[in-house]
Amino acid sequence: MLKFYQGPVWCARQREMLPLIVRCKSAKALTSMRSGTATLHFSSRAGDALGNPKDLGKAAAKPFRDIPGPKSLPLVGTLYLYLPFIGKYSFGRLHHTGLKKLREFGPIVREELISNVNLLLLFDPRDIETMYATEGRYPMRRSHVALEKYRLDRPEMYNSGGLLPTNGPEWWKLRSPAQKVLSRPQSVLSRLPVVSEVAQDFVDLVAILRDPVTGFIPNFLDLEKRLFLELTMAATLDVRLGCIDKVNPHNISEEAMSLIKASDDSNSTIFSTDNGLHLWKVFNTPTYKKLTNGQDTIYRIAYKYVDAKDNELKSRPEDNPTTVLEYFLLRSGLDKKDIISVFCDTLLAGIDTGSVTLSFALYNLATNPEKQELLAQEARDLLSQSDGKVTKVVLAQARYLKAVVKESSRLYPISIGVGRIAAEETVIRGYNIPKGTVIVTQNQVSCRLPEYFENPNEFLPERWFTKDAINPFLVLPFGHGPRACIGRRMAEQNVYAALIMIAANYKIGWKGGKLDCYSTHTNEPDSPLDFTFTPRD
Ligand code: HEM
Repeated sequence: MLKFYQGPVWCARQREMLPLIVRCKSAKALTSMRSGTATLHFSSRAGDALGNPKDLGKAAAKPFRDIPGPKSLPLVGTLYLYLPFIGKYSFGRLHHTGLKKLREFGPIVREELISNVNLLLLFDPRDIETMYATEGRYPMRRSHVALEKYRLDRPEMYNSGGLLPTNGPEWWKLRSPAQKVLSRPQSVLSRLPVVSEVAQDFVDLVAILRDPVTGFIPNFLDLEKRLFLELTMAATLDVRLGCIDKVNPHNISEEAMSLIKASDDSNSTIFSTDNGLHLWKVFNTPTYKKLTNGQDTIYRIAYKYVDAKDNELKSRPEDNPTTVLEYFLLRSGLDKKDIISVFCDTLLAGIDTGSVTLSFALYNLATNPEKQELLAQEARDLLSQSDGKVTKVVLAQARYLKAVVKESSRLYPISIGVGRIAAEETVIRGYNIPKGTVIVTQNQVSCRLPEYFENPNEFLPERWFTKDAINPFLVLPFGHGPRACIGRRMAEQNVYAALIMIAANYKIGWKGGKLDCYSTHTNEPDSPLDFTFTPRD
């Protein structure tokens, strides 16, 4: 999958065409930017006017404080701008907020969110590339800080804070062996037969749950969460949990229910514990308790299945691993505590992300019926040659399917962008960026700008087949570089399998209004999923 990320291969034409967003202070430019349709007038000459950031030495670069941004007040910083009803910005709509800031201040924005806590927002893919180029061997992210405390307080269960919150060499100690297993094609592909089985069960369940007249399924997002829990457990912990049970379609096991709740509870605490006052460091706040309860459940269940497999392997005469879990236990070199910690993160990271990605892909297909037909045709052709199963060959040939998912991730990514902490003092776009600055890329905003995509708000999977090069630092749903999503291979396999099966079996309809994202720990649909499913045969 690294093919999308092979670095910046600019041709001269691209350099001319790609905008360099500068001089936003001019009223004229602002007006055209506000219109939202006007092309921003940038050229390599405009770039010269600012100076190529990469050519500037640190000495010649402008100070950090000169970066434009919203006015910060003593103590409260810019938080006053996010007040409900009266504030012009919103934490719940980071993409709209980001677009407003781009229009007001230009492609690089400094924001003092609270006194002395500086955020740097980057919109231009070339600046995002510069950020990645300077992230170093151990890219740092500041997230899941309460989760880190939970784990460090329990040395009998965990060796470290785990993959999500840990930074520095300690993160790499865990990441390096874990990614050898999780990005290994054979180990992930070894689970494809069971993933295909789950996807088949899901389309059978849709047949049972859909209203026979309207085709509507209420609470579809909950059903998707059941699907992705089942997929994640089957793909990582070698267990079919029974979340997609055709015999008992409305009920799921107590264990499955508690896992979904635990993942929801844990994830719902991340945003508020990462931001704002860290009272949870001192008091057992209700939010921290919620995280603790969720994590206790996830740990207990991950432990149970890792331990069971460990015992099974001990009694097996041969030691040739075939599944992801077996590779972890027999080949990764990680001890059991670390393996359990990786699977706990997997349960935290694999359910909502998959459900949301599938939701928006289905929405885009339902609202673009001609594109849906193209996918259905590809899906039916390929599955007819594989006895209805999703196989390695099917996925290798499913070109339109991949373009659909990629295009859907452009329009509705899982998050606004990625966060990094500047590992060293650096220069971005002609400004000195101090070490330790928190940088948040704004890919979601840039991915809808006409400067980078023709008809940016249209769902056009075909754009990924044209020769027109698209800057590889724009669409990054899994991040980029050494700290990118470790579960990407597995996540894509799960989403592709589910989507190809649904597209082959159902005509997907949409009876809701326009769907947008709401920003929480991930982006999520901002209204109920009003899909209808009509059998194709
Ligand atoms: C469509 C589904 C998914 C999307 C869009 C997604 C996206 C992401 C993104 C954007 C990051 C941050 C990358 C960065 O900072 O550069 C990330 C990190 C991570 N993801 Fe995923 N993810 C998905 C599914 C999964 C799955 C299925 C797993 C588990 C197998 C997983 C495990 C993780 C972990 C453990 C990290 C932290 C990695 C680290 O910090 O070293 N993700 N993911």
